[in-house]
Amino acid sequence: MDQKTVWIGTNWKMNKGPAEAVAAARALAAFRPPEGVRTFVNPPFTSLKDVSAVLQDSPMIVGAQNMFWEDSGAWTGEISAPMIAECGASMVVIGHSERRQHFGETDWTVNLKVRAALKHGLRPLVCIGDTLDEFEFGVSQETLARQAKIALHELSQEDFARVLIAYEPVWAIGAAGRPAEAPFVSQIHTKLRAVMQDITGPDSTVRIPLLYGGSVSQTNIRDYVALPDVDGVLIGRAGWEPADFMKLIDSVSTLVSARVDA
Ligand SMILES: O=C(COP(=O)(O)O)[C@@H](O)CO
Repeated sequence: MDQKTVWIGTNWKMNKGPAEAVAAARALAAFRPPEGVRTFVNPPFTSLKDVSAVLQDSPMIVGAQNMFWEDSGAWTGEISAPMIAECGASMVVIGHSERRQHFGETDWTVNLKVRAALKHGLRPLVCIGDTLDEFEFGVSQETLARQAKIALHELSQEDFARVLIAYEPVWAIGAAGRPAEAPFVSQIHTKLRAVMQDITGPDSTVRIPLLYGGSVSQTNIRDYVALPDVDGVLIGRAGWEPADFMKLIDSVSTLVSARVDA
């Protein structure tokens, strides 16, 4: 993965039942992103298989929103990596702040999930983020470094090459959130880039893509994608309507072609 690729995805969260999800997938199936852009969508588990089938011949990658780390067993209500892979998905979001906040996920369980996802050929998209308190006390960077280091603990170079990280400030997510200012994101991502090099090792040539997420919209997407250490965006509300999602992707095409030509 090179620094010219830009990743743009939308996490549908707990929205769209199977019928609505399939209709949305059909609307996205013929879409061709601009050169240099890789796109993905994260439907709920209940439509993962159907959405994967609709999008199987399209460039749109399909990913789950969560998973459990064991392959099978007495884990009522959980979904494993092999189950996700069998549905036709190739990616999985791990450690989203909503899961850390409401479902007790910890850095340690995130690491277990990342390793299980990789073992089964899934690409983990690991979310890290600072709370408002951490931001206001000025410890965002320490929090993010800790979350990233534990999430990627004991991974090989091959593993690193399949991982994506999304920086999603908890205070920027959702209707009550406020989007992070681009200069702040730039500063965080530049420092995160150094943390990634520290994690992958001084001799590593792997460049782990760093995405930004949190109130990304038509108004600010270009500000984020223009930043040199931002390799894409993870979109929530603004990308749930397929037409809006495609418009968001198209709106960065000139920025991406400038990267490709550079
Ligand atoms: O949570 C996310 C951001 O949601 P927004 O609705 O864009 O604030 C991110 O994971 C995409 O779902």
